[in-house]
Amino acid sequence: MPSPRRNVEGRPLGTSASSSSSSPGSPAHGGGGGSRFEFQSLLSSRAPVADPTCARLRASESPVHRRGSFPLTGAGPSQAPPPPLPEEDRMDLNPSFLGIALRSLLAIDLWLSKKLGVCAGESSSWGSVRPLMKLLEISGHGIPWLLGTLYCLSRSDSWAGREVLMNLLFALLLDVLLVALLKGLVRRRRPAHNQMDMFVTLSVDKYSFPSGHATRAALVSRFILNHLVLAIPLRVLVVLWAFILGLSRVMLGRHNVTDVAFGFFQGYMQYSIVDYCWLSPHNAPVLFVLWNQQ
Ligand SMILES: CC(C)=CCC/C(C)=C/CC/C(C)=C/COP(=O)(O)O
Repeated sequence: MPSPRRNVEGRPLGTSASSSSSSPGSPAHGGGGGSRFEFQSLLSSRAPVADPTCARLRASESPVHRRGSFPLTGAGPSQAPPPPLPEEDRMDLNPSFLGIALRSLLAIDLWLSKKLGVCAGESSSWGSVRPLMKLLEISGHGIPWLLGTLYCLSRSDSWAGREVLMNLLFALLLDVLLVALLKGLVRRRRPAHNQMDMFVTLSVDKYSFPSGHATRAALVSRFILNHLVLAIPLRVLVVLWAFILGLSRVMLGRHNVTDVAFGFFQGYMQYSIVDYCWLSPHNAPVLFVLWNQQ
């Protein structure tokens, strides 16, 4: 039987406050004890379900959904135990510590990203630095890295060099694939203050989580530090490049801080995958022989 519509206190529409108290029972079944159930649903969520439809209706009438109302009248020891709320409503009523922490982190993230987005437009406070930031953006873009690696591969005349470059190519392709996959899954929009004027993008690049530039910066810099013999100042420069590239993503307004932070983490882990699956003439002879025939 369809449940009657109710006013904000949980009473069926068309009944007065006094008439509701005279008919005990489930509010979903037209009784006037709606407030009793609303209160009990907060205290007990593990009692057996009598009628899931009723439980859902009570949940939608609960104080969480009617903020500001928390009536306590009508509860008595002889009343039947209330049915449990659906899982999602219970989470609403008892927000977990993790939920609060995540929401706070998100709020801080948005606030900080907006504050740091000082080059988001020409008229922004650091708008004059924007061209420099966009140059940095190209230095971490996938296309120059992929083309550069292919070019070096074609020029390489040593097996050792070819092996390293082949793995760098594999790392870059894996990065493009994983970032696209995650962006498509998470679908977090870029910050509202971002101008979508990036150099060559894929369709998933309308999304911002994680930052592809940050993953590439972390991946490539870890790769270089592990496979190139460089003097200390150059090693420092590589790390600085990665860090500034990540920061520039937020300053340009392209990303929120968490997109970049996670991007760094993802890129770092991606290198571990590449290292674990390291391609060599021993485990992937076909690749190397094929390349040699080019
Ligand atoms: C092999 C293949 C499909 C390469 C595509 C390379 C390409 C167009 C990468 C996109 C690079 C890009 C614009 C990433 C976005 O970086 P965010 O830091 O803005 O996420």
